[in-house]
Amino acid sequence: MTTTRSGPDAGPDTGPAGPGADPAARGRARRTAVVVGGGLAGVTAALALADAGVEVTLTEARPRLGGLAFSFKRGELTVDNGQHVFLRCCTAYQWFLDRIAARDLVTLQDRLDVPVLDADTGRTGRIGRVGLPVPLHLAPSLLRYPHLSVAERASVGRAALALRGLDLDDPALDRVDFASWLAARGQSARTVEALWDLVAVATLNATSAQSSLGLAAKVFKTGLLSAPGAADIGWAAVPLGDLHDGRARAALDAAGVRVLLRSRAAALTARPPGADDGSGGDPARDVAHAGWCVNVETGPGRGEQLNAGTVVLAVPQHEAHELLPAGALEEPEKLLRIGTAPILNVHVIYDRQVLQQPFLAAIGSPVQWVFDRTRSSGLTGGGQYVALSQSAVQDEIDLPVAELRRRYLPELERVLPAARGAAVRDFFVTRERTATFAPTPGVGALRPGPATRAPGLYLAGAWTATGWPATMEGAVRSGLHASRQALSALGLPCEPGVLEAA
Ligand SMILES: Cc1cc2nc3c(=O)[nH]c(=O)nc-3n(C[C@H](O)[C@H](O)[C@H](O)COP(=O)(O)OP(=O)(O)OC[C@H]3O[C@@H](n4cnc5c(N)ncnc54)[C@H](O)[C@@H]3O)c2cc1C
Repeated sequence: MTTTRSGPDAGPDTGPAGPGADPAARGRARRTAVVVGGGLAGVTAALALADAGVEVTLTEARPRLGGLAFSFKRGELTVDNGQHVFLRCCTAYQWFLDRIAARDLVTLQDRLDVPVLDADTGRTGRIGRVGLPVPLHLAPSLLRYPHLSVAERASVGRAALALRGLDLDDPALDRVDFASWLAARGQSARTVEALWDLVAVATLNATSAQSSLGLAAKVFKTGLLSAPGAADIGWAAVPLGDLHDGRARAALDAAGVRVLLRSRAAALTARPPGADDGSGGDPARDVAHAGWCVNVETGPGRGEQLNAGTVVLAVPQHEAHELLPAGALEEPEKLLRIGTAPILNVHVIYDRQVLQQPFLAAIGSPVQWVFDRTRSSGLTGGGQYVALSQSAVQDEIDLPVAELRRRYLPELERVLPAARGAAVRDFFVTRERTATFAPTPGVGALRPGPATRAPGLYLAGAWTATGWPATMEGAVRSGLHASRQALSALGLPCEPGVLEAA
């Protein structure tokens, strides 16, 4: 791909897709791609396109890859912006881990096992599976679950079977909220708190009342009711940045992808073969057979112009709306109606071990999920580093650190009795105000697919129509979907493994 510079170093525009380019050169131009955004969606799309022989440039605004799943240094510690987990049913994300040669950096449970502590009673129950076919694999754990009465456990079983019968392709599921559906199936407030929301809040970043039935059904059907091992939990054994930045960068380099960091795409314009004829016609028709020009800000007063036949916009929905040329989507304003939801992580370094297992979930407390981050963060000198992952915390995301400290340290002492006599060496929080798209009823009708009306222009990102909530799995799938469409339009084959993962 030919790139041109603008700003102080400006040189002549020699892009092969430009006016006057001969047809052969234009054909080659269609095999060049710019991917905007270096989150999991963008990295995936870049790798899949490069693997098929396309010459790819990936441009990322920040100084690192990984998007919303990243790490940073705090003294000797390497801190994740937020605890991330995946499930065994996340096949596309695991394809991604293999593709970036990072499988050795994650841990995946042999069998689902989630300790669930009730902070009010001090009792711990477990959600786990046994070696029986679906749905019996969960039955023993449900029968023994101490946080529900016998009648509530039976009602959960009935609701789970009803959930299993839902058709995920039915658009009506998107218009209903999950809590109403649960209530209509006799689920008490206690079953919602102790079971349904325990899973929904962590996976959807929303309570059942805030979630569309469609996305909730996707999570429960795929994770708990599709295959016995589907919900086995995996997590990075190292900082997230080692995977999504370090290994991803190495894979992109090896695939020949040109990676531009600190390079924000500021504008995207079509390069019609006949150039500007001033006809002012239908924009979607005007961009037919065009190449694309992406203007990238590479520093103060500096820029670069990237020309390519294919562009994948793998940026959040609001940024995509800003960059999309007129006519590329029928109703671009829908993107602005896709809401966002926050996730807060509370990080506490104790002078001793307070959590005996890799993680636990809590009910009867504002504490949601607690993870041991000691080894993966590089903490030395004894002590333990725990991170609380607090999802759907719209009312807490902007609270001052001192307030969060007053709220969470006593709660941690309730949840982790060993913390009662322990000294707190460090306490800090990480806030992601737009961690995920909000999975509210109706959101399914707002999420666009990977193709746009403009030839050669595709969308990717966890917020696009993957059928999944905002997850690493959804992000990777979106990158695979976008690259598959792009390759098909270019007449290039897509690697079979990639198709299966998508
Ligand atoms: C705290 C937290 C916890 C989470 N927990 C989980 C979990 O446990 N499991 C799970 O599966 N998922 C989890 N998620 C969600 C998951 O991280 C995201 O769904 C996924 O990473 C989104 O990837 P993406 O590529 O779609 O988007 P992003 O990660 O948002 O990537 C978009 C990229 O585009 C870049 N960009 C934006 N504008 C421009 C521009 N103009 N030019 C160039 N680049 C631009 C951004 O800098 C960013 O790097 C969590 C998210 C957060 C924040």
